[in-house]
Amino acid sequence: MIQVKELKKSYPVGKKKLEVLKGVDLEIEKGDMIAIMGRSGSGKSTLLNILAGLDLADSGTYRYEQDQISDLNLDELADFRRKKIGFILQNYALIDSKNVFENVALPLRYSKESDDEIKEKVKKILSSLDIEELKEQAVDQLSGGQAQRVAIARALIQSPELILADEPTGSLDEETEKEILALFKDLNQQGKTIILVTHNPQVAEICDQTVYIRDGRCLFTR
Ligand SMILES: Nc1ncnc2c1ncn2[C@@H]1O[C@H](COP(=O)(O)OP(=O)(O)OP(=O)(O)O)[C@@H](O)[C@H]1O
Repeated sequence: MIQVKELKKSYPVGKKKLEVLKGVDLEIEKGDMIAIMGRSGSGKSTLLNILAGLDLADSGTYRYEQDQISDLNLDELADFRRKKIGFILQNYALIDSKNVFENVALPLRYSKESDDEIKEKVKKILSSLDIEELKEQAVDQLSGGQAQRVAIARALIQSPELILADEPTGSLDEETEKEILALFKDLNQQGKTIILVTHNPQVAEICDQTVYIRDGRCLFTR
């Protein structure tokens, strides 16, 4: 499903270049559940952002099924993101001025779906995540676990094939972490491909495979 070859990415730091990814090779099959681990600053979020089509590598190739993502222009890249990817950002990234319903509905508003369709889809996804009763609630009044469910609902609302999550349980207590991980496992069993960035070995344990980033390259372990 995903084939990454010799991917390189650096950032300018003053007059120098910070080489973060130095030739990443990665293959991910449809239906996999993968953890990405590595030290702080090793490039986990950088890689996840490239896989999500939010950022472009400097060189190397990224193929998603038949599409060469590394060759897309910005419009095509936005289209790829909208159609294929559900992205769950660090610390939920919900919009405080909107309630739960509107946060989840947001991607559908961008796609100009009708009010009736939006209502039906949001209702369905909120109820599948057990948070339908929160739909009118302000998002800054949610617990961490509730906020994460809302972020997951928003990522799922357009039925993406691939779900990417950056530290999805980073700020949750142990019990809530278990619930959210069970949710990801469920989604995986329904056929979604899932890639999680994590520092937590327990999160990696429920994944099929762990990818370590070390010295700008990927190492695989089962
Ligand atoms: N936009 C940017 N401009 C300059 N440097 C950046 C930028 N984004 C990331 N970096 C640097 O690139 C390196 C890799 O960052 P990245 O966020 O990918 O690491 P990470 O493994 O996800 O770290 P953490 O576990 O701490 O979240 C870091 O040294 C970071 O400071």
